Amino acid sequence: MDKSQQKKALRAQLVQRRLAMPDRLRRCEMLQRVMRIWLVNRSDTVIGAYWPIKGEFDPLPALHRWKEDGELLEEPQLRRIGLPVVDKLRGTLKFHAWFPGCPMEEDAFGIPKPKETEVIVPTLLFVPCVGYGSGGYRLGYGGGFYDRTLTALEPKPYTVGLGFTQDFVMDFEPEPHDVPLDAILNDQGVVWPIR
Ligand SMILES: Nc1nc2c(c(=O)[nH]1)N(C=O)[C@@H](CNc1ccc(C(=O)N[C@@H](CCC(=O)O)C(=O)O)cc1)CN2
Ligand SMILES: Nc1ncnc2c1ncn2[C@@H]1O[C@H](COP(=O)(O)OP(=O)(O)OP(=O)(O)O)[C@@H](O)[C@H]1O
Repeated sequence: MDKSQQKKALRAQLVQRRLAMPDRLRRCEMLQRVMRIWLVNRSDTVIGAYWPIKGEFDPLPALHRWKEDGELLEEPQLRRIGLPVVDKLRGTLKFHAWFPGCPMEEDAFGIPKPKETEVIVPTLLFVPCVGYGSGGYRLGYGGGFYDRTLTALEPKPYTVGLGFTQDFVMDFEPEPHDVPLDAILNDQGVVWPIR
């Protein structure tokens, strides 16, 4: 097996194991709590996230509460949540405003995306991880969308990977194009950067 086949096999294995995770509900609740506490120290008003697929953790309930918290604080600027929309030509992602009940349509991968809402520019990005390793490196589905988006975005948003404890890959070897995440949260807390 060459490197790319190995990566593909690792991805499939991680996704399978994630779909079969026995204590999913409890771990999701734990990660929701970790996210909410982590967000208290941030002053962002535009956050990018994702619509969960293939057993990914759902970041939207915690973010919706973060948005409501902002309304209670009567901040001058309304908090906003964006979901990724793939730019097929460039292979990058744009973020469109999302709110509960927002009209949605499926993208080329069959993932729901906001239908014709405004493009917003997140200063903080929650990034789904199929797997993650030390140093903030992440494994995605192999599209390279996040790497290309992060290379292109100016200024680069603060990036926070989300994954489960079991998705940590001990001997993960990053490739030259891999852009490390600024932080990683899992159901046990902040696992990167190590303090
Ligand atoms: N929830 C979610 N939304 C997201 C992403 C993501 O990782 N998670 N993306 C992040 O980029 C973008 C979509 N990228 C994707 C890229 C590939 C596949 C996929 O299903 N690929 C095939 C083949 C993989 C392979 O060649 O190994 C598969 O997994 O069956 C899905 C989404 C934008 N939206
Ligand atoms: N900045 C970049 N410019 C051009 N091509 C890139 C860039 N980043 C990644 N790629 C290409 O994208 C492909 C997939 O990369 P990789 O396997 O790291 O994806 P991934 O991080 O798992 O997926 P994703 O980011 O979509 O979740 C690679 O073949 C790589 O050459």
